[in-house]
Amino acid sequence: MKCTCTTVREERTSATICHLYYSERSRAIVVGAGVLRPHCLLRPASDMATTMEVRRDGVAVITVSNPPVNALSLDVIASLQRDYGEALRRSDVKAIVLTGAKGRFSGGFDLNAFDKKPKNEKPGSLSIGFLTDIVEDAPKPSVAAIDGVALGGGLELAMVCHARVSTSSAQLGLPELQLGIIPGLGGTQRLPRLVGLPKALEMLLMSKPLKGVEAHKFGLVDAVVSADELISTACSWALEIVEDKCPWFRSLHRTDRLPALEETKKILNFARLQAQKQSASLQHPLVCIDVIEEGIISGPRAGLMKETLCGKMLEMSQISKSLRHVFFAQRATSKIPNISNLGLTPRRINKVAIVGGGLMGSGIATALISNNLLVILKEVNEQFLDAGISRVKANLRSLVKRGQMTKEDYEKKLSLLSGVLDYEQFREADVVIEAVIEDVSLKQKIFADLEKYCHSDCIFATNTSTIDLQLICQKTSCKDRIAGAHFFSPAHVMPLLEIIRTHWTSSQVACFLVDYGLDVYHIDHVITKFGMPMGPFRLADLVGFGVAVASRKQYLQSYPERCYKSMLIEIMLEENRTGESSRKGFYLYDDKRKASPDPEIKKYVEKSRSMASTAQYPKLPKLTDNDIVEIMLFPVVNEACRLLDEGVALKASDLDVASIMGRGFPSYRGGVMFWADSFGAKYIYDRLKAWSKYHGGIFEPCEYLSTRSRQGLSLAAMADGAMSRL
Ligand SMILES: C/C=C/C(=O)SCCNC(=O)CCNC(=O)[C@H](O)C(C)(C)COP(=O)(O)OP(=O)(O)OC[C@H]1O[C@@H](n2cnc3c(N)ncnc32)[C@H](O)[C@@H]1OP(=O)(O)O
Repeated sequence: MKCTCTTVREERTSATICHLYYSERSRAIVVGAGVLRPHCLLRPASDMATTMEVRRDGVAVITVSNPPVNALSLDVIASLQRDYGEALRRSDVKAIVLTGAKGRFSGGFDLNAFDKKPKNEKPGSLSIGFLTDIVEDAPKPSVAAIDGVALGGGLELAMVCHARVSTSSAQLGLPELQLGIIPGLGGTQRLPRLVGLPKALEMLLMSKPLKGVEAHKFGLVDAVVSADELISTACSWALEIVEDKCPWFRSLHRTDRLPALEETKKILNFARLQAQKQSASLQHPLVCIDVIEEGIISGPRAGLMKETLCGKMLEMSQISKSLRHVFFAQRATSKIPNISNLGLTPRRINKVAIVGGGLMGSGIATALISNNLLVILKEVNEQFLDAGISRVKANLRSLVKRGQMTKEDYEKKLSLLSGVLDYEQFREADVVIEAVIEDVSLKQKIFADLEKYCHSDCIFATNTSTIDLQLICQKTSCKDRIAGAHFFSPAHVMPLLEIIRTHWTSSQVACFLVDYGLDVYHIDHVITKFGMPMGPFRLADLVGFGVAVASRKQYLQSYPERCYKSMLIEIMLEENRTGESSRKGFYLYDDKRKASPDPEIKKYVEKSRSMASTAQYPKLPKLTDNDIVEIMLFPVVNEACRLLDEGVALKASDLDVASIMGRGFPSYRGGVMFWADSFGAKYIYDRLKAWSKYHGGIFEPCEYLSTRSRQGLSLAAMADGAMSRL
């Protein structure tokens, strides 16, 4: 099973400690060690090319071979051009079948190769000069034989062919927009001509691939066969085209699936609105729509040229660089020295026990049963247990409502859950996840109990966001089996992640800003405009003030010198405002959980300000929106630097992934450290230093940041001799 987002936080006591792996594809958790990836090793150049075999029936089978996903590297493309040249020249070749080695057609253009493209390349030489003028307009037909993935440039190659045969499980799509670019090998022109404009827009704008059967239904593939029959069917199809028994379609010249001009404009304008609604700060989806429009209005060759020119510009954009960084950073999370390179096999997990059926526990239970794991949910009394199970049911219903689960599956998944009031059934558990409130002594007692009831190699995990793991382990003798696993709320929606302390830092700075006169709702607005899914106050409502206060208490105990002691949340708690669960927090919530600002907030803010005695400090200068973002997020960068410095986090890119998947940092900014490096260590250091002069330790730059600033190094560059303590 391939996994993503894995790291174990805090004090690890043994190299044998488990890792919790979260598989993006199946959304399941696996406990064990990493996945050995032999393809990471250097391989001979011949592996990264194409091979050609001319069969007796006159079909040349060209196979792309560049493990692991047959990406189209510059070498592969050059080799493909050579093989095509030969196949078209040879008199014994009647037709061509294009396929990928080891059951994968192609995962698209090599994402490492964007910066390596020759600078003086003539615009359109690959897309128009080779693929259109030589392959598509060739006197010999080509048929694509697709298994596994045909994504991005892979599918574009297949669409240049005159027919496509695929397996039912093959995935066909153009996910380029997810990477801040648009298809560059004719995808914007050929996809609408094959599947129709609305479906093409959906596939492009949502980066949504089709499975073989659906692709057949929409006309993207011509036949679906088993993997065993793939090459033979494609060869027969190619020969039938030669013999005029099957049509010889050139995708670029088809118009039968394109709507009339007026209808086209309507569809495209609607798509523009949708794209802006989805993310107003992203331009490349709009560029993609413009390029499609150009092809329909001015003809496909004009469309191809516009695609090439716009594509080149987008490839160089900061947004695309950030998103490509995130792609590799996500994959790098599962590469953990001394774990993932040992060749160990992840342990299979069948049954998971959860202690605590509150918001987190019930969310975790939902995530697990949704992925077919048996779950035992423990609570302290019938009333709490019923409430926990009701929450799981509500979570499942919301998945059904969003179309992520069928109604039939609802009952099936629910049957995997059993509620208990004691530890008897915990003997059968492979993993136990403790998800009670942030109370050290309670957690210590639970782990001491768990040790008595569970089998000796059961893995224990604590869902804590703030408490030192060493403390939690203190009363057990099974320290080497306890891992920290901080789920983010709602746990059945958010992927599992490593803890980042920065999570609450931003809220502290937000309270600091409020005490200094800024408006709660303006801060949330600015942070949302920056690209976060919600601002710190809306988030505090969602998580609940109880958690906020408990977390803050831990921080104050552990790091008093770098905490800001605002009383704002405590003051609100005194009046029973607890956040979204009580429908009253910083916002008011209606029946549909829609948040609206509450004018009464002023009262609490004024009280907090008077208790903070902010008057004794110099006034903050008038802050622009940019200032607010920096004053909120640079302390987060500072904390992230500490995590690297202390070896708590393995590498800067892990923090990027954590910030994106755990806190919703906008992926098009590349994650917190990648974003920080766009300013440079010196700028961040200087800003923090200036604020710390008046406002103390919460802004004091850490040693790591200070050194990098002096030495002119990036924050992500690994220092010589740097070692993680994980
Ligand atoms: C003009 C044309 C533009 C384009 O074509 S842009 C590219 C468009 N293509 C994509 O966006 C597809 C990107 N890749 C994926 O979505 C997934 O990958 C796959 C579905 C293809 C396979 O998924 P899974 O089986 O889970 O493997 P994995 O861990 O994601 O990848 C295995 C290794 O393959 C590398 N890799 C994947 N795709 C590419 C690529 N397009 N260019 C370069 N490398 C790629 C990864 O990084 C990783 O490598 P490591 O094992 O070292 O971590």
